Amino acid sequence: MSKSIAVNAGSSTLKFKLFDMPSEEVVAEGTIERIGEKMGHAKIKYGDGQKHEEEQPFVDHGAAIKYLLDQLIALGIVKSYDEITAVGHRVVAGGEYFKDSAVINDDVIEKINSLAEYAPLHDPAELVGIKAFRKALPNAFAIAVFDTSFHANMPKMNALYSIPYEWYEKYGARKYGAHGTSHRYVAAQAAKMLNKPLEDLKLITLHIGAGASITAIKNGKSFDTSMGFTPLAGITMATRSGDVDPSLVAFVEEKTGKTSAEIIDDLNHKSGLLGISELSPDMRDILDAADKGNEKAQLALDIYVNRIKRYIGAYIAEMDGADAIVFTAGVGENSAPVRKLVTDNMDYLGIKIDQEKNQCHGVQRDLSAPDAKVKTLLIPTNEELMIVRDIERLKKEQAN
Ligand SMILES: Nc1ncnc2c1ncn2[C@@H]1O[C@H](COP(=O)(O)OP(=O)(O)O)[C@@H](O)[C@H]1O
Ligand SMILES: CC(=O)OP(=O)(O)O
Ligand SMILES: [Mg+2]
Repeated sequence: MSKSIAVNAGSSTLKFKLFDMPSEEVVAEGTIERIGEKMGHAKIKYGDGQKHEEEQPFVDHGAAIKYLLDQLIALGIVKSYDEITAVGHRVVAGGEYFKDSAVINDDVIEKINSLAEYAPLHDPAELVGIKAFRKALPNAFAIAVFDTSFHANMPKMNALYSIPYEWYEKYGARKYGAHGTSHRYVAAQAAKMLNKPLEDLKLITLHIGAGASITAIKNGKSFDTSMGFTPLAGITMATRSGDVDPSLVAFVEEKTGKTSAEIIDDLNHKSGLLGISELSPDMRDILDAADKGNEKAQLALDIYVNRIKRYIGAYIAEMDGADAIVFTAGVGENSAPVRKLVTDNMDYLGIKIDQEKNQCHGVQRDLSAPDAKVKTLLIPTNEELMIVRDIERLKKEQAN
């Protein structure tokens, strides 16, 4: 038996799962949250029900990675790094280059480095993880699994913007999307739950966490997705604006004297739920405050829900219908109130949930009302499992 680790760096989190392979049994897992904020939080589960929890600041992803590597030994999860024979890293942007997961070598690292502009909040942090693990585990089989791969062959009709064609040809200006590993996983699970071949289904997968994206999946393939050239586009997120008129950048530049790079940074870090509510990026805080009558929190919630509804409507129209919508990621998995608000008044489109079944979190469940024409499913995502499965696949491909 050997161990494989999946390392998943998000915009403000670092998640990992250590698997015994090939059994796919999880032997340790953890999350480091609020990286870059004043106080961070680390939670690791391991052994038979042991838990390690700690509050401390993590200045950046480098600090979080170091902490993870140290804790693997300190908590006795492994006696030596040699026990971990394979590592899979989540990388958000693979550009036009990486249409599938890749075995990491110097050339791949160089390519990921050159793609940093395509996911400025993610790729640089993920490279830090790749390099740190390479140093600590020099003999491990290491791969990169790209969020964008699932969307790489999206129909051109949806991947291209209505902009001068040569921007696409010369510079690769197109929609790349993100969260593909998650959309791919929940789509496969949805097919199992519905007991139908994935190839026969039209699905709308709602990955709503701190970063959030919605994908239209037709015949098992990404047909359209809400994130764009970078993960800034689409629906309202914790701190990201989602879709805005690009003219705003020049307008705000003129008004404030900020550079376009600073404004894009504001759209990434100071917008979304945080920007509108002027309170918090965290949906739990927004729901609490809205409940207590805070008007800006209520407005942030209304805008958030509205944008999700807008994309559901658009994707039902684009695919000529849908068999199911799927809720996943931090908000989608844990917030019954948000799931209710999103699906309220959608009977016209055939979407209707059973309010009692909806009272749950973090479990796989069909939430549909008996007379719903479009099923509503709750499916906790598992990007890490997809990552270690790709390790096995690439190992076999390399051996052949
Ligand atoms: N019970 C809950 N109700 C509402 N939102 C929640 C709940 N639990 C977690 N969240 C939200 O989930 C988000 C984190 O989701 P996650 O998918 O882990 O994010 P990411 O991978 O983008 O860092 C947080 O911003 C938090 O607001
Ligand atoms: C692409 C993206 O937004 O990722 P995350 O949700 O992990 O920040
Ligand atoms: Mg995530």
